[in-house]
Amino acid sequence: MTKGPRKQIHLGIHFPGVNSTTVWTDPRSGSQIDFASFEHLARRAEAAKLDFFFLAEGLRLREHKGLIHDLDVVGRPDTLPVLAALAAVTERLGLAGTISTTFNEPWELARQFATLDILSGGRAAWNLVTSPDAFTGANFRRGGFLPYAERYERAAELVEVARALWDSWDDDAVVADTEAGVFLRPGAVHPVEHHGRHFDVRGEFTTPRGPQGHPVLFQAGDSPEGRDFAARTADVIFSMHSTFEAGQAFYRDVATRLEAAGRPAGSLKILPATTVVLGDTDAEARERAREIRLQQVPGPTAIAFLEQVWGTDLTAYDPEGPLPDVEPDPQADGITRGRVRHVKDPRPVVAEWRARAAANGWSIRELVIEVTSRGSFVGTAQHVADELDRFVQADASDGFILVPHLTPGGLDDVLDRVVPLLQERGSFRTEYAGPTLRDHLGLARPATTRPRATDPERAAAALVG
Ligand SMILES: Cc1cc2nc3c(=O)[nH]c(=O)nc-3n(C[C@H](O)[C@H](O)[C@H](O)COP(=O)(O)O)c2cc1C
Repeated sequence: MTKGPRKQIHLGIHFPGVNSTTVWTDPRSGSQIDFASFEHLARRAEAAKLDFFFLAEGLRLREHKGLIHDLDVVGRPDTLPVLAALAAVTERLGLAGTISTTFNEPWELARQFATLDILSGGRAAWNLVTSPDAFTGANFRRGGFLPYAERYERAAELVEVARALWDSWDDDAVVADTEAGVFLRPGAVHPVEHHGRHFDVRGEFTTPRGPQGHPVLFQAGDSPEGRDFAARTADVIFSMHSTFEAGQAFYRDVATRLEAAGRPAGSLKILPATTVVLGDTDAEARERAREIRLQQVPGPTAIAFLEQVWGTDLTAYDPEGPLPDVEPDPQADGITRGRVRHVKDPRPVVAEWRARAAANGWSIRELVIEVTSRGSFVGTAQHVADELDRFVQADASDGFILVPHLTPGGLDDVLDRVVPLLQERGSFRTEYAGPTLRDHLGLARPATTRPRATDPERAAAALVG
């Protein structure tokens, strides 16, 4: 039997602006907001032929016990201007921005992403997050207006309207015929009319269809509703399932949902976030990884993390000592604000942690280091390349979003030493196949959802709504 071509790995790079992975205290750490930092990471990623650069989003400073939780606040410049600026200093790298579907309007977002797609020559991606919490909403004119249960309803309607707007210009709308004195082909710009539960939009879009037709759509949100939304809507899932077994299970789950949504296998890529720590030997890499985790989780951070789960003040406990003997408060709400609480009932979690800490002799800090570790690849460059490839070939993912712990140079060694090994084994591109992010990801350019209108009457009949 002849073997098919190797499955190709997709790699994005995460600028670590909104998470507690970043070790800003390290002397090698640079600015989280200077353009030079963004540019460094983007240029290095493009030189290594990565698929895309990725920005997360945080719309309100997180609070813990009523104070700004500065471990989660390491610089949050606005996403779209940063990506637009990066479009000018890169040529092929995809530019992916996380923007909430809860606090924005479809017309504005559709225009901003179409503009980024045009400016960048077809490299824009939008990571759809719902983040509906009222605490964040208080920063907006409709603070807290969206019940949790409606987050994906609004998201779906917002994307529906955005797509109608992107499709409202025929691809060949601009003819710029100087002899005939015609700029726009008559009937090629279609009015959009949408009346839904969340939006009323009526008018003509101002922006031509971008090179990708629609920007690539990412989704991040792990509930069954979130997964179904991704299966119906997205091109890429930013996943939180980064271990081998969890990755395979998630992959299978999404494949079933994708089929149920009537979409072909392979049309939705799954990319978990991961960190990589290299060493000249596996032992050296493990030692470095341990040092990094100790930097990421100092004692007060370990206590603050436990407090988020226990729901009570635990400052009396020694982070280097055993786990608190008090019981967690399952009703407690609001000790931490601005962060999605994935743990709904803390009691079983606490019981499991106690058992693990007792079995391993872990202190509070050691336990927190363990339970907050994301999927991580630690070892020699060869070992890490083998592992990344193993995950992808075995459908534990379609690739990874790499998260550095240092800004901006924390992944330079991975790009220099691991990517060439993936290229050698034929699992990662040595050149970009085309100019757009859809080309990098092997995704089709969506056709417009309307028949090509040749006369204004037909165009008027093709209103969306
Ligand atoms: C891997 C991952 C990354 C996320 N990144 C962000 C982010 O950058 N900004 C944000 O506001 N929400 C982010 N979210 C939150 C989700 O958008 C969503 O609001 C949350 O997970 C609740 O939806 P769910 O119930 O479907 O999980 C992320 C979620 C996941 C799973």
